[in-house]
Parts: sequence; structure tokens; C-alpha cells
Amino acid sequence: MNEKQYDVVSIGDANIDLIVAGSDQMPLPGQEVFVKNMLIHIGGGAALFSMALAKMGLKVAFNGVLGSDYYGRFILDEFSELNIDTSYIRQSEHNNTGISIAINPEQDRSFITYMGSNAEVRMEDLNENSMRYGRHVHLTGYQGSRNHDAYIQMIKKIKSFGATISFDVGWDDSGEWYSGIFEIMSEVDIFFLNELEALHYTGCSEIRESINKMSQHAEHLVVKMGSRGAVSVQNHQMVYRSAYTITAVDTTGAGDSFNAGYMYGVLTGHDTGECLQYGNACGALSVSAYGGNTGIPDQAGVEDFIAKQAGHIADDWEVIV
Ligand SMILES: OC[C@H]1O[C@H](O)[C@H](O)[C@@H]1O
Repeated sequence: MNEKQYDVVSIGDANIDLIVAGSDQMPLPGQEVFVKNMLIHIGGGAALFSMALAKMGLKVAFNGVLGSDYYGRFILDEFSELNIDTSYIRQSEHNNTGISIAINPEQDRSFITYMGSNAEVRMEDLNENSMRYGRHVHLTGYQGSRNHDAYIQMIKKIKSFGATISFDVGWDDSGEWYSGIFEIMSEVDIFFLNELEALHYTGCSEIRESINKMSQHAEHLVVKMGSRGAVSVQNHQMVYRSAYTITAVDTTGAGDSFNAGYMYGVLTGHDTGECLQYGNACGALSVSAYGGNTGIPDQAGVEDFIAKQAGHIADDWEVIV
């Protein structure tokens, strides 16, 4: 067997997103509100990351836990359609497949989430073979002090297998904003987070100050700023690219799609500015349609989008920030 048979192994959450379109109010007790539409799509940061990279032609394996139910089978089928290797996915005997209800997706969506089988994704229990056979591993699902040690152990193990690691820290629903994150930053190859997460973790009120603080620890840091673009800092060299202008239909999964685009650039040997463009393109395409992955085309489609937008991006964030 070829030792490195996957370009990317993605570890973490896969669930169903119930997208509630045209919902501008929540019902009070005893009331009913009517909405424009409700749509079911695959969601979860690690799942959306995997699907975007698979569409762009990379060989992807997913490692996570699904329920032994209809939604679990639906996700397995959709992954297989995209040639994502599902053989490392465990089926839970205890929990149903997770579901997130995305409300107000046209703006900065809110989620009501049942974690379901995603709660069983524990670094200690993962099948290590996926990581052994991956050129690159993407990690999600960090929960601060609750699983920090397990992540550090897993990061060391993945490195010993000779794979590079990217890490998206995600929102901390506990409000802990654990300082151990700086250790993670210094251990992984590429560290992703969004602007608000950066401000929380660093305790800064201004994003440049926050980036400077994190750059003391991270070798390769990427900060996503939504419609204001993204910044990458590698060995203290900062590169900025503005976002592409697009009508936002559903913002669910924009950050995960950005990660996929950026990693596509890294893994196919592009420079930092181009990686940011791939990231911003996948983020923009993701928000252009309902569902976190629906708007992402194949690699040629992403290239075409970038080519058509040439001349409409800025590389100087003084203009923006
Ligand atoms: O990161 C985006 C994902 O977070 C939420 O958990 C939803 O499932 C959504 O797909």
C-alpha cells in the first residue's frame, strides 16, 4: 500500500444542516412563525472542508462518527459520490447523527445544534491509519482545556507519521477561550481562526494587535475576516487579500470553505497571495447558494471565478481595515 494515499485527511464533525430561509423572527412560546423555505444539506466544519477539497480534485479521507440512522447513511452516500474515503468513519451505537438548525442564514446566521454522534469524536479513539496514510491532516473540534492534552498528543503523533497539520480552532461556546491555544498554534503547521475568535483568544480589542500577538507563537497563521477578506502571516511576513464581492444567500460554512480553498493552494504549491485568493473564492462561492457546500464548483470552476474577478481585489488592507 502507498504510505501516503490521501492528500488530505479531515478529522471532526459531519452533520445535517437544516437551513431555515427567510426567518427574521423567532416564535414566542405558543406562537408559530412562517418562513420562506427549509432546506437540508450536509454541514459540519470538517465535512464541508472535505467536500470542497474533494470537488477540487484532491484525494480526501474523512475520520469522524455518524449515527446509525438515515442521516448518517445520507452523509456516507454523499461522501462516496465525491470519492471521499469513508472507511475510517465509525457508526455510533449511542447517538443519532448531529443536526444544526441554521437560522437567518442570509446574514450572520445563528445555529441551534444537537451534536449527536459528533460528541463521540475523541482524539484518543480515532483510527490512526487515516493519519498515517495522509500527506496532510486537518483538525477541528477543539474544546479548550476539556480536550487540550488529547490534541497535543494527537498532533505529536501525526507529526511522527510525517504529515503536515492544519487546525481550525472554531467558536468556544463555553466562553473559556483557553490560553493553551498558543501551544497548539506553535505546534501545528497552519492555524486558522476568524477575527472574533482571534480577539477573544488574545484579549485584544484591535485585530492588528491580536495578529501580532499570535504571530509570536504561530509559524503560519490565517485570520478570516468575512466580507473584509483574510490575512496570512508566515514567519512574520503578512499578506492580505480582500474578499470577493458577492450577494450572500447563506453564510453557513463560509469559513470552512475558505479553509479548503486556502489548503488547496498550499497543497498544490501556490504562493501565499494565491492561497488567500483560493480561500476567498471558495468562501464567496459557498455563500452564493443555500447549504455550506452547494455553491462550490470543481477546480476549473473555482479558477474561472478567480479569473473573472481579476482586478476586483485589493492587497492592501489599509484600505479596508
Ligand atoms: O462551520 C459550519 C458548521 O457549523 C455548524 O455546526 C453547522 O453544522 C455548520 O455547517
